[in-house]
Amino acid sequence: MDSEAVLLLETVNFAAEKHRNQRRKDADGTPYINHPIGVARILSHEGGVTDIEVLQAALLHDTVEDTDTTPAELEAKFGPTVARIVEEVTDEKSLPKQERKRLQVEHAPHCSRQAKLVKLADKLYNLRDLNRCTPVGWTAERVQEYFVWASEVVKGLKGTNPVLEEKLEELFRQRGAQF
Ligand SMILES: Nc1nc2c(ncn2[C@@H]2O[C@H](COP(=O)(O)OP(=O)(O)O)[C@@H](OP(=O)(O)OP(=O)(O)O)[C@H]2O)c(=O)[nH]1
Ligand SMILES: [Mn+2]
Repeated sequence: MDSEAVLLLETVNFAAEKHRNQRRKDADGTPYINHPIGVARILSHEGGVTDIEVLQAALLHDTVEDTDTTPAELEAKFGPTVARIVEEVTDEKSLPKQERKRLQVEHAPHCSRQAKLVKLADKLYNLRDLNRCTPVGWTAERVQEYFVWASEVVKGLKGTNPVLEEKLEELFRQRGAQF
């Protein structure tokens, strides 16, 4: 087996251990790890991305934001590039939610190309998930607001991956949320 396959298995295993007690917000309580795996899979299968560090960062992208994982831990285990991409896509959870959302719109255009790829796939997965089922406790208005906000973030990520951007644009069109 080639070394990149070994590295991806090491990475997905690390993410699965970190997210092991977390569930998605859907009524079924889908295991959270389905999300990072799906984000990495969108990048490889749909986006044609073969950059191993981007695929690793996709698998790890919510570990710092949502688990006890530190950037130093990621750097020691997976190297500085993967750790940096994950840091770029990590929200400061101590900030009020509205501020976090505003900062994503503001920061998106200044992210590295590698971080932009992860952000595009993360948004594409989450929007498809919203079309599949509404998270517990969310109103239709909150779902629509998420689409509008995501379209503002994605606007700042343009020129990165035409396939993923076109798929996102189509979802925004369906919701009347395109900019
Ligand atoms: N659509 C959907 N999202 C779910 C579900 N379960 C958990 N999530 C996560 O919820 C986040 C979006 O919900 P919000 O209320 O806007 O954000 P918050 O969790 O940070 O407060 C996403 O975080 P994120 O991946 O960090 O991305 P981002 O939205 O912060 O960019 C998404 O992954 C689910 O069942 N459906
Ligand atoms: Mn995510």
